[in-house]
Amino acid sequence: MSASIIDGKAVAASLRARLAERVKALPYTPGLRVVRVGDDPASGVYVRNKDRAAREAGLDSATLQLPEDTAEAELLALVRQLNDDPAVDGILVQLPLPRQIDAAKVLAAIDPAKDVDGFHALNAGRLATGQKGLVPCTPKGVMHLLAAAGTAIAGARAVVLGRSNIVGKPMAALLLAADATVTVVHSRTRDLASECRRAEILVAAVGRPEMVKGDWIADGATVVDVGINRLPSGKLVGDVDFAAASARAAAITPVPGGVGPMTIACLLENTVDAAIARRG
Ligand SMILES: Nc1nc(=O)c2c([nH]1)NC[C@@H]1CN(c3ccc(C(=O)N[C@@H](CCC(=O)O)C(=O)O)cc3)C=[N+]21
Ligand SMILES: [Mg+2]
Repeated sequence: MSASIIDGKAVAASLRARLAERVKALPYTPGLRVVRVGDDPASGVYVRNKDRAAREAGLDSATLQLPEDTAEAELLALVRQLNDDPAVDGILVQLPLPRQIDAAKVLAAIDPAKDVDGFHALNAGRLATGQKGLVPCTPKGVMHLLAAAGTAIAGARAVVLGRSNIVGKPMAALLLAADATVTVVHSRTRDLASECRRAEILVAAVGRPEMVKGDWIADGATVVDVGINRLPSGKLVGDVDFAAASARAAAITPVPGGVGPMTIACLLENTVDAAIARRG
């Protein structure tokens, strides 16, 4: 078998086009502020792509760049200022943050109504308990991709590889809410390969280049690769050995052009949703 490729770039473009229509119909312009402290390379491409996408969707978007040696108190003061600014609907503080700043403290300071990353404990708790709230962009984007691929979720065996607060845990919660039978596996799991081989839906989110081998994939599985890893050669690869996995999967996301563009589209979606929730 040769898998069909789930085109995240195309699905994201159509989501952004729908958002642009929703924004056009609003009597105000939703505002997004991204705060970046220092210049971690993982967030560079993201910031550039996001700014362009946000403007194209008609949002008022800006990136606030702070120096690497910014004190925690300064960042907290900026977050409070954005919380209090009525023109700002969405606040995203880029992770990772430099060592002198406690990221948990910063995330806790963001107004949950403006928390477009969905990383605040209140939004995480809402997701875990089935209440409405802002949902983390990457797992939300994965759900859009599964829908676009026509993958049946209810009753399916889903395996999430990775247990981070930003992808693995919310991904498991969303799949569970959609009635999948969810298993979360991680670095301490015994026999990762056979756990993954049971998956009808496999979501890989560990950040280890090509760790998932072809023979970890069940015939006919849908494989979603969240990893975006840059090799020393400069080449971008996912967490999955794409060529080998494609020979067994029914459908698979590529890297680049898979989950990444969806993360950005869902950030815009969350910003519009947050604006409407706040302003009507
Ligand atoms: N608070 C916070 N929220 C985040 O969501 C967040 C963050 N911090 N810090 C950095 C990571 C990274 N991230 C990416 C999102 C999209 C692409 C993306 O669109 N990638 C494209 C292009 C990749 C390329 O060409 O380099 C693709 O996969 O096709 C990349 C990276 C969000 N992050
Ligand atoms: Mg992990």
